[in-house]
Amino acid sequence: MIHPFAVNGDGHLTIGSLDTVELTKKYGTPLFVYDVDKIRENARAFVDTFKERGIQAQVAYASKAFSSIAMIQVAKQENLSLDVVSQGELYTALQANFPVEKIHMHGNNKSLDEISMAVEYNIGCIVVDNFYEIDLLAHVLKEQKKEMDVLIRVSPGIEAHTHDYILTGNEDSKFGFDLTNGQAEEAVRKLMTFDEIHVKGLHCHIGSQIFETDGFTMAIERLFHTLKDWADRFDFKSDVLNVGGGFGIKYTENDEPLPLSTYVTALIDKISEQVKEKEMVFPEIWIEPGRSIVGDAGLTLYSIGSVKEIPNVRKYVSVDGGMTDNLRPALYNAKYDAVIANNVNGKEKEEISLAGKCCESGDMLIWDIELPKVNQNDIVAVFSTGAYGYSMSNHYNRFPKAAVVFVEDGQDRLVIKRESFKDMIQNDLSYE
Ligand SMILES: Cc1ncc(COP(=O)(O)O)c(C=O)c1O
Ligand SMILES: N[C@@H](CCCC[NH3+])C(=O)O
Repeated sequence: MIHPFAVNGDGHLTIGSLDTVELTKKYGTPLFVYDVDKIRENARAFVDTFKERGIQAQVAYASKAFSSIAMIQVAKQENLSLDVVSQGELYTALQANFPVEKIHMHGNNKSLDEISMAVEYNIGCIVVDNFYEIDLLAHVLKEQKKEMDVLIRVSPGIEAHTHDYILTGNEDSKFGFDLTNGQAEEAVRKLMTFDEIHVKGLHCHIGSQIFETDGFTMAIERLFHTLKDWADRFDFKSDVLNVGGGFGIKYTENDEPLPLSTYVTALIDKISEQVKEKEMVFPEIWIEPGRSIVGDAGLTLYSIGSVKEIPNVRKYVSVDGGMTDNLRPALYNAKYDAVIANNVNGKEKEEISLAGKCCESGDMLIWDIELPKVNQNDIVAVFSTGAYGYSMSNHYNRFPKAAVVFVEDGQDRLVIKRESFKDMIQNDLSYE
Protein backbone atom coordinates (compact mmCIF):
# COMPACT_ATOMS: atom_id res chain seq x y z
CA MET A 1 0.00 0.00 0.00
CA ILE A 2 1.15 3.51 -0.77
CA HIS A 3 2.23 6.05 1.85
CA PRO A 4 0.64 7.89 3.77
CA PHE A 5 -2.18 5.45 4.23
CA ALA A 6 -2.53 2.92 7.05
CA VAL A 7 -5.09 0.49 8.47
CA ASN A 8 -6.84 0.88 11.87
CA GLY A 9 -8.07 -1.73 14.35
CA ASP A 10 -11.36 -2.18 12.43
CA GLY A 11 -9.43 -3.10 9.29
CA HIS A 12 -10.40 0.25 7.75
CA LEU A 13 -8.07 2.32 5.63
CA THR A 14 -6.99 5.55 7.28
CA ILE A 15 -5.63 8.74 5.81
CA GLY A 16 -3.86 11.17 8.12
CA SER A 17 -5.05 8.87 10.97
CA LEU A 18 -8.74 9.35 10.03
CA ASP A 19 -10.99 6.42 9.14
CA THR A 20 -11.86 6.64 5.44
CA VAL A 21 -15.13 4.76 5.95
CA GLU A 22 -16.25 7.35 8.48
CA LEU A 23 -15.30 10.09 6.01
CA THR A 24 -17.60 8.54 3.38
CA LYS A 25 -20.44 8.46 5.93
CA LYS A 26 -19.92 12.15 6.57
CA TYR A 27 -19.30 13.39 3.03
CA GLY A 28 -20.66 10.70 0.68
CA THR A 29 -18.94 9.20 -2.37
CA PRO A 30 -17.17 9.64 -4.75
CA LEU A 31 -14.89 11.60 -2.46
CA PHE A 32 -11.38 12.93 -2.97
CA VAL A 33 -9.38 13.03 0.27
CA TYR A 34 -5.96 14.66 0.61
CA ASP A 35 -3.43 14.20 3.39
CA VAL A 36 -2.18 17.78 3.69
CA ASP A 37 0.92 16.68 5.63
CA LYS A 38 1.95 14.66 2.61
CA ILE A 39 1.41 17.66 0.30
CA ARG A 40 3.64 19.72 2.59
CA GLU A 41 6.24 16.95 2.81
CA ASN A 42 6.41 16.75 -1.00
CA ALA A 43 6.69 20.52 -1.38
CA ARG A 44 9.42 20.69 1.26
CA ALA A 45 11.42 17.93 -0.39
CA PHE A 46 11.94 20.31 -3.33
CA VAL A 47 12.28 23.56 -1.41
CA ASP A 48 14.62 22.19 1.27
CA THR A 49 16.97 20.52 -1.20
CA PHE A 50 17.56 23.84 -2.96
CA LYS A 51 17.98 25.55 0.42
CA GLU A 52 20.47 22.96 1.70
CA ARG A 53 22.59 23.50 -1.38
CA GLY A 54 22.34 27.28 -1.03
CA ILE A 55 20.78 27.63 -4.48
CA GLN A 56 18.47 30.53 -5.41
CA ALA A 57 15.34 28.82 -6.65
CA GLN A 58 11.61 29.04 -7.16
CA VAL A 59 9.49 25.93 -6.79
CA ALA A 60 6.30 26.77 -8.67
CA TYR A 61 3.39 24.45 -8.00
CA ALA A 62 1.80 23.58 -11.36
CA SER A 63 -1.76 24.25 -10.31
CA LYS A 64 -3.21 22.37 -13.30
CA ALA A 65 -2.57 19.21 -11.26
CA PHE A 66 -5.18 20.30 -8.72
CA SER A 67 -6.38 23.86 -8.47
CA SER A 68 -8.69 24.96 -5.70
CA ILE A 69 -8.63 27.87 -3.28
CA ALA A 70 -7.59 25.64 -0.37
CA MET A 71 -4.83 23.98 -2.37
CA ILE A 72 -3.44 27.32 -3.54
CA GLN A 73 -3.48 28.48 0.08
CA VAL A 74 -1.41 25.44 1.09
CA ALA A 75 1.04 26.29 -1.73
CA LYS A 76 1.22 29.83 -0.37
CA GLN A 77 1.85 28.56 3.18
CA GLU A 78 4.72 26.45 1.84
CA ASN A 79 6.26 29.50 0.11
CA LEU A 80 5.85 27.98 -3.32
CA SER A 81 5.44 29.99 -6.48
CA LEU A 82 2.53 29.14 -8.77
CA ASP A 83 2.19 28.10 -12.38
CA VAL A 84 -1.16 28.88 -14.02
CA VAL A 85 -2.24 28.20 -17.59
CA SER A 86 -5.54 29.99 -17.86
CA GLN A 87 -7.65 32.84 -16.58
CA GLY A 88 -9.56 30.29 -14.51
CA GLU A 89 -6.42 29.11 -12.74
CA LEU A 90 -5.26 32.71 -12.33
CA TYR A 91 -8.66 33.73 -10.95
CA THR A 92 -8.50 30.88 -8.42
CA ALA A 93 -5.02 32.00 -7.35
CA LEU A 94 -6.21 35.60 -6.94
CA GLN A 95 -9.20 34.44 -4.90
CA ALA A 96 -6.78 32.53 -2.67
CA ASN A 97 -4.75 35.75 -2.19
CA PHE A 98 -1.68 34.14 -3.66
CA PRO A 99 1.17 36.68 -3.99
CA VAL A 100 0.87 37.88 -7.58
CA GLU A 101 4.61 38.39 -8.07
CA LYS A 102 5.10 34.63 -7.62
CA ILE A 103 2.59 33.64 -10.30
CA HIS A 104 3.88 32.48 -13.69
CA MET A 105 1.57 32.11 -16.67
CA HIS A 106 1.86 29.39 -19.30
CA GLY A 107 -0.19 28.36 -22.31
CA ASN A 108 0.33 27.61 -25.99
CA ASN A 109 -2.59 29.81 -27.02
CA LYS A 110 -2.91 32.60 -24.51
CA SER A 111 -5.78 34.86 -25.50
CA LEU A 112 -5.84 38.64 -25.44
CA ASP A 113 -8.10 38.42 -22.37
CA GLU A 114 -5.72 36.07 -20.58
CA ILE A 115 -2.69 38.22 -21.27
CA SER A 116 -4.59 41.38 -20.34
CA MET A 117 -5.66 39.87 -17.02
CA ALA A 118 -2.11 38.68 -16.26
CA VAL A 119 -0.73 42.15 -16.98
CA GLU A 120 -3.53 43.93 -15.13
CA TYR A 121 -2.86 41.93 -11.96
CA ASN A 122 0.93 42.33 -12.28
CA ILE A 123 1.81 38.66 -12.18
CA GLY A 124 5.50 37.80 -11.85
CA CYS A 125 6.23 36.30 -15.21
CA ILE A 126 4.76 35.15 -18.50
CA VAL A 127 6.27 32.14 -20.21
CA VAL A 128 6.11 33.09 -23.88
CA ASP A 129 5.24 30.17 -26.11
CA ASN A 130 4.87 31.45 -29.71
CA PHE A 131 5.20 34.42 -32.07
CA TYR A 132 1.48 35.24 -32.01
CA GLU A 133 1.72 35.76 -28.26
CA ILE A 134 4.72 38.10 -28.51
CA ASP A 135 2.66 40.57 -30.53
CA LEU A 136 -0.32 40.28 -28.20
CA LEU A 137 1.86 40.80 -25.12
CA ALA A 138 3.65 43.81 -26.61
CA HIS A 139 0.28 45.33 -27.53
CA VAL A 140 -1.20 44.78 -24.04
CA LEU A 141 1.88 46.15 -22.26
CA LYS A 142 1.84 49.30 -24.38
CA GLU A 143 -1.87 49.74 -23.81
CA GLN A 144 -1.66 49.25 -20.02
CA LYS A 145 1.69 51.10 -19.79
CA LYS A 146 3.24 48.21 -17.90
CA GLU A 147 6.36 46.06 -18.05
CA MET A 148 6.64 42.29 -17.77
CA ASP A 149 9.30 39.68 -17.06
CA VAL A 150 9.16 36.77 -19.46
CA LEU A 151 10.78 33.40 -20.00
CA ILE A 152 10.93 31.84 -23.44
CA ARG A 153 9.59 28.33 -23.63
CA VAL A 154 11.81 26.23 -25.84
CA SER A 155 11.53 22.63 -26.91
CA PRO A 156 14.95 21.08 -26.52
CA GLY A 157 14.22 18.04 -28.73
CA ILE A 158 14.16 15.48 -25.92
CA GLU A 159 12.07 12.32 -26.24
CA ALA A 160 11.37 11.62 -22.54
CA HIS A 161 10.20 8.11 -21.66
CA THR A 162 6.53 8.60 -20.97
CA HIS A 163 3.13 8.37 -22.62
CA ASP A 164 3.04 10.19 -25.99
CA TYR A 165 0.19 12.41 -24.84
CA ILE A 166 2.19 13.76 -21.91
CA LEU A 167 5.43 14.26 -23.82
CA THR A 168 6.12 17.94 -24.38
CA GLY A 169 9.82 18.65 -25.03
CA ASN A 170 10.16 16.94 -28.40
CA GLU A 171 10.62 18.76 -31.71
CA ASP A 172 7.16 17.85 -33.03
CA SER A 173 5.27 19.54 -30.18
CA LYS A 174 2.61 22.23 -30.01
CA PHE A 175 4.51 23.81 -27.11
CA GLY A 176 7.31 26.34 -27.29
CA PHE A 177 9.94 27.46 -29.78
CA ASP A 178 12.19 24.87 -31.33
CA LEU A 179 15.80 25.24 -30.27
CA THR A 180 17.35 23.73 -33.36
CA ASN A 181 15.49 25.34 -36.26
CA GLY A 182 16.29 28.95 -35.34
CA GLN A 183 12.80 29.88 -34.11
CA ALA A 184 13.89 30.21 -30.48
CA GLU A 185 16.62 32.64 -31.47
CA GLU A 186 14.25 34.60 -33.66
CA ALA A 187 11.82 34.82 -30.72
CA VAL A 188 14.41 36.02 -28.23
CA ARG A 189 15.75 38.63 -30.64
CA LYS A 190 12.22 39.88 -31.25
CA LEU A 191 11.37 39.98 -27.53
CA MET A 192 14.54 41.95 -26.82
CA THR A 193 13.39 44.74 -29.12
CA PHE A 194 10.56 45.74 -26.74
CA ASP A 195 11.45 48.06 -23.82
CA GLU A 196 8.42 46.79 -21.89
CA ILE A 197 9.55 43.15 -22.03
CA HIS A 198 12.37 41.83 -19.86
CA VAL A 199 13.63 38.45 -20.98
CA LYS A 200 14.71 36.69 -17.79
CA GLY A 201 15.70 33.39 -19.31
CA LEU A 202 14.68 30.08 -20.80
CA HIS A 203 12.01 27.57 -19.89
CA CYS A 204 11.62 23.97 -20.92
CA HIS A 205 9.38 21.14 -19.80
CA ILE A 206 10.17 17.75 -21.27
CA GLY A 207 7.06 15.85 -20.21
CA SER A 208 5.26 14.34 -17.26
CA GLN A 209 5.55 11.23 -15.05
CA ILE A 210 9.27 10.82 -15.74
CA PHE A 211 11.26 8.38 -13.62
CA GLU A 212 14.83 9.18 -14.67
CA THR A 213 17.06 12.21 -14.40
CA ASP A 214 18.70 11.70 -17.82
CA GLY A 215 16.02 13.54 -19.80
CA PHE A 216 16.36 16.58 -17.54
CA THR A 217 20.16 16.62 -17.62
CA MET A 218 20.23 16.20 -21.40
CA ALA A 219 17.78 19.10 -21.72
CA ILE A 220 19.99 21.25 -19.46
CA GLU A 221 23.02 20.48 -21.60
CA ARG A 222 21.15 21.59 -24.71
CA LEU A 223 19.90 24.74 -23.02
CA PHE A 224 23.43 25.67 -21.96
CA HIS A 225 24.76 24.99 -25.42
CA THR A 226 22.24 27.54 -26.70
CA LEU A 227 22.82 30.01 -23.87
CA LYS A 228 26.56 30.02 -24.46
CA ASP A 229 26.04 30.54 -28.18
CA TRP A 230 23.60 33.40 -27.61
CA ALA A 231 25.84 34.96 -24.96
CA ASP A 232 28.77 34.94 -27.39
CA ARG A 233 26.83 36.18 -30.39
CA PHE A 234 24.45 38.77 -28.98
CA ASP A 235 25.23 39.11 -25.29
CA PHE A 236 22.11 37.28 -24.13
CA LYS A 237 21.96 36.70 -20.37
CA SER A 238 19.75 34.12 -18.68
CA ASP A 239 19.14 35.09 -15.05
CA VAL A 240 16.63 32.25 -14.73
CA LEU A 241 16.56 28.70 -15.99
CA ASN A 242 13.19 26.99 -15.62
CA VAL A 243 13.41 23.25 -16.23
CA GLY A 244 9.69 22.53 -15.73
CA GLY A 245 8.08 19.70 -13.82
CA GLY A 246 7.31 16.13 -14.70
CA PHE A 247 8.80 14.22 -11.77
CA GLY A 248 7.23 10.77 -11.59
CA ILE A 249 5.21 9.32 -8.71
CA LYS A 250 4.09 5.88 -7.58
CA TYR A 251 0.69 4.76 -8.87
CA THR A 252 1.24 1.02 -8.57
CA GLU A 253 3.90 -1.38 -7.31
CA ASN A 254 5.45 -1.31 -10.79
CA ASP A 255 6.40 2.35 -10.46
CA GLU A 256 9.71 3.13 -8.86
CA PRO A 257 9.98 6.89 -8.61
CA LEU A 258 13.16 8.56 -7.43
CA PRO A 259 13.09 10.50 -4.16
CA LEU A 260 12.07 14.07 -5.07
CA SER A 261 15.35 15.43 -3.69
CA THR A 262 17.23 13.24 -6.20
CA TYR A 263 15.70 15.10 -9.13
CA VAL A 264 16.67 18.44 -7.60
CA THR A 265 20.21 17.27 -6.85
CA ALA A 266 20.64 16.04 -10.42
CA LEU A 267 19.41 19.37 -11.80
CA ILE A 268 21.71 21.40 -9.55
CA ASP A 269 24.73 19.19 -10.31
CA LYS A 270 24.21 19.40 -14.05
CA ILE A 271 23.68 23.15 -14.02
CA SER A 272 26.80 23.60 -11.84
CA GLU A 273 28.81 21.49 -14.27
CA GLN A 274 27.58 23.48 -17.27
CA VAL A 275 28.14 26.85 -15.60
CA LYS A 276 31.73 25.87 -14.85
CA GLU A 277 32.42 24.31 -18.23
CA LYS A 278 31.00 27.24 -20.19
CA GLU A 279 32.17 29.92 -17.75
CA MET A 280 28.73 31.40 -17.26
CA VAL A 281 26.89 32.99 -14.36
CA PHE A 282 24.87 30.59 -12.18
CA PRO A 283 21.18 31.21 -12.97
CA GLU A 284 18.28 31.12 -10.53
CA ILE A 285 16.70 27.67 -10.96
CA TRP A 286 12.95 27.37 -11.29
CA ILE A 287 10.99 24.13 -11.37
CA GLU A 288 7.27 23.45 -11.81
CA PRO A 289 6.19 20.22 -10.13
CA GLY A 290 2.48 19.44 -10.13
CA ARG A 291 1.87 15.71 -9.89
CA SER A 292 4.74 15.10 -7.47
CA ILE A 293 3.32 17.59 -4.97
CA VAL A 294 -0.29 16.43 -4.84
CA GLY A 295 -0.50 13.08 -6.65
CA ASP A 296 0.32 10.58 -3.91
CA ALA A 297 -1.23 12.79 -1.22
CA GLY A 298 -4.74 12.13 -2.52
CA LEU A 299 -7.05 9.16 -2.89
CA THR A 300 -10.58 8.66 -4.14
CA LEU A 301 -13.26 6.80 -2.21
CA TYR A 302 -16.12 5.16 -4.10
CA SER A 303 -19.09 3.01 -3.13
CA ILE A 304 -19.56 -0.30 -4.87
CA GLY A 305 -22.88 -0.87 -6.62
CA SER A 306 -23.52 -3.47 -9.27
CA VAL A 307 -21.42 -6.59 -9.65
CA LYS A 308 -21.58 -8.51 -12.91
CA GLU A 309 -19.83 -11.85 -13.19
CA ILE A 310 -19.26 -13.32 -16.66
CA PRO A 311 -18.25 -16.93 -15.94
CA ASN A 312 -14.70 -17.72 -17.10
CA VAL A 313 -14.32 -14.18 -18.41
CA ARG A 314 -14.36 -11.44 -15.81
CA LYS A 315 -16.10 -9.96 -12.80
CA TYR A 316 -17.05 -6.31 -13.31
CA VAL A 317 -17.43 -4.37 -10.07
CA SER A 318 -18.94 -0.95 -10.69
CA VAL A 319 -18.47 2.12 -8.55
CA ASP A 320 -20.35 5.41 -8.30
CA GLY A 321 -17.74 7.43 -10.21
CA GLY A 322 -15.29 6.75 -13.03
CA MET A 323 -14.02 8.72 -15.99
CA THR A 324 -15.88 11.79 -14.76
CA ASP A 325 -13.58 12.05 -11.71
CA ASN A 326 -10.58 10.18 -13.13
CA LEU A 327 -10.08 10.49 -16.85
CA ARG A 328 -6.51 9.16 -16.80
CA PRO A 329 -7.20 5.43 -17.33
CA ALA A 330 -9.40 6.19 -20.36
CA LEU A 331 -7.05 8.87 -21.71
CA TYR A 332 -3.61 7.37 -21.07
CA ASN A 333 -4.35 3.79 -20.11
CA ALA A 334 -3.04 4.86 -16.71
CA LYS A 335 -2.75 2.20 -14.02
CA TYR A 336 -3.89 2.52 -10.42
CA ASP A 337 -3.87 0.52 -7.22
CA ALA A 338 -6.84 0.13 -4.86
CA VAL A 339 -8.03 -1.49 -1.64
CA ILE A 340 -11.41 -2.22 -0.08
CA ALA A 341 -11.35 0.57 2.50
CA ASN A 342 -13.72 -1.18 4.93
CA ASN A 343 -11.89 -4.52 4.69
CA VAL A 344 -8.32 -3.80 3.70
CA ASN A 345 -6.84 -7.07 4.92
CA GLY A 346 -9.74 -9.38 4.00
CA LYS A 347 -8.32 -12.88 3.51
CA GLU A 348 -10.65 -14.28 0.87
CA LYS A 349 -9.46 -12.68 -2.37
CA GLU A 350 -10.74 -12.56 -5.92
CA GLU A 351 -9.74 -10.93 -9.17
CA ILE A 352 -12.10 -8.23 -10.36
CA SER A 353 -12.12 -5.26 -12.73
CA LEU A 354 -13.23 -1.93 -11.37
CA ALA A 355 -15.66 -0.17 -13.68
CA GLY A 356 -16.90 3.40 -13.71
CA LYS A 357 -20.57 4.18 -14.28
CA CYS A 358 -20.36 6.24 -17.46
CA CYS A 359 -21.92 5.05 -20.66
CA GLU A 360 -18.56 4.07 -22.22
CA SER A 361 -16.95 0.64 -22.34
CA GLY A 362 -13.62 2.41 -21.85
CA ASP A 363 -14.77 3.79 -18.52
CA MET A 364 -12.72 1.33 -16.48
CA LEU A 365 -10.72 2.49 -13.47
CA ILE A 366 -8.65 -0.68 -12.98
CA TRP A 367 -8.51 -3.86 -15.04
CA ASP A 368 -7.76 -7.16 -13.26
CA ILE A 369 -6.95 -6.34 -9.69
CA GLU A 370 -6.90 -8.81 -6.80
CA LEU A 371 -9.00 -7.55 -3.89
CA PRO A 372 -10.77 -9.08 -0.88
CA LYS A 373 -14.19 -10.43 -1.94
CA VAL A 374 -16.47 -7.44 -2.45
CA ASN A 375 -20.01 -6.74 -1.35
CA GLN A 376 -22.43 -4.06 -2.43
CA ASN A 377 -21.88 -0.77 -0.57
CA ASP A 378 -18.27 -1.65 0.23
CA ILE A 379 -15.96 1.32 -0.12
CA VAL A 380 -13.11 1.20 -2.62
CA ALA A 381 -10.12 3.49 -2.20
CA VAL A 382 -8.11 4.22 -5.35
CA PHE A 383 -4.66 5.58 -4.51
CA SER A 384 -2.58 8.41 -5.96
CA THR A 385 -5.50 10.28 -7.51
CA GLY A 386 -4.42 13.66 -6.12
CA ALA A 387 -3.09 14.98 -9.44
CA TYR A 388 -5.12 15.38 -12.63
CA GLY A 389 -8.12 13.69 -11.02
CA TYR A 390 -10.40 16.44 -9.77
CA SER A 391 -8.73 18.92 -12.12
CA MET A 392 -9.69 16.88 -15.19
CA SER A 393 -13.11 15.91 -13.90
CA ASN A 394 -16.05 16.56 -16.17
CA HIS A 395 -19.81 16.37 -16.46
CA TYR A 396 -20.15 13.48 -18.86
CA ASN A 397 -23.54 11.83 -18.43
CA ARG A 398 -24.30 14.82 -16.20
CA PHE A 399 -22.73 13.38 -13.11
CA PRO A 400 -22.13 16.18 -10.60
CA LYS A 401 -18.51 16.72 -9.56
CA ALA A 402 -17.28 14.98 -6.41
CA ALA A 403 -16.44 16.63 -3.10
CA VAL A 404 -12.88 17.19 -1.85
CA VAL A 405 -11.79 16.90 1.79
CA PHE A 406 -8.45 17.90 3.33
CA VAL A 407 -7.16 16.00 6.35
CA GLU A 408 -4.55 17.48 8.69
CA ASP A 409 -3.77 17.28 12.42
CA GLY A 410 -6.43 14.61 12.90
CA GLN A 411 -9.15 16.92 11.48
CA ASP A 412 -11.11 16.67 8.25
CA ARG A 413 -12.26 19.73 6.39
CA LEU A 414 -14.45 20.04 3.31
CA VAL A 415 -12.56 22.19 0.76
CA ILE A 416 -14.71 21.68 -2.34
CA LYS A 417 -18.42 21.02 -1.93
CA ARG A 418 -20.07 18.22 -3.84
CA GLU A 419 -21.90 19.66 -6.82
CA SER A 420 -25.67 19.60 -6.69
CA PHE A 421 -27.82 18.93 -9.75
CA LYS A 422 -28.82 22.57 -9.53
CA ASP A 423 -25.14 23.65 -9.67
CA MET A 424 -24.71 21.49 -12.71
CA ILE A 425 -27.52 23.05 -14.71
CA GLN A 426 -26.96 26.59 -13.51
CA ASN A 427 -25.98 27.84 -16.98
CA ASP A 428 -28.70 25.98 -18.86
CA LEU A 429 -31.38 28.25 -20.30
CA SER A 430 -34.89 27.23 -21.18
CA TYR A 431 -35.98 26.96 -24.82
CA GLU A 432 -39.70 26.81 -24.10
C1 LIG B 1 4.81 23.63 -18.63
C2 LIG B 1 4.48 22.62 -17.59
N1 LIG B 1 4.99 22.76 -16.37
C3 LIG B 1 4.70 21.90 -15.38
C4 LIG B 1 3.89 20.81 -15.59
C5 LIG B 1 3.62 19.89 -14.45
O1 LIG B 1 3.98 18.61 -14.72
P1 LIG B 1 3.87 17.50 -13.59
O2 LIG B 1 2.51 17.56 -13.03
O3 LIG B 1 4.15 16.25 -14.30
O4 LIG B 1 4.91 17.83 -12.57
C6 LIG B 1 3.35 20.59 -16.86
C7 LIG B 1 2.57 19.39 -17.18
O5 LIG B 1 3.07 18.47 -17.78
C8 LIG B 1 3.65 21.53 -17.88
O6 LIG B 1 3.14 21.38 -19.10
N1 LIG C 1 -2.90 15.54 -17.35
C1 LIG C 1 -1.76 14.70 -17.52
C2 LIG C 1 -0.45 15.35 -17.56
C3 LIG C 1 -0.35 16.54 -18.42
C4 LIG C 1 0.28 17.59 -17.64
C5 LIG C 1 0.30 18.95 -18.24
N2 LIG C 1 1.20 19.16 -19.33
C6 LIG C 1 -1.80 13.51 -16.60
O1 LIG C 1 -2.78 13.28 -16.02
O2 LIG C 1 -0.88 12.74 -16.51
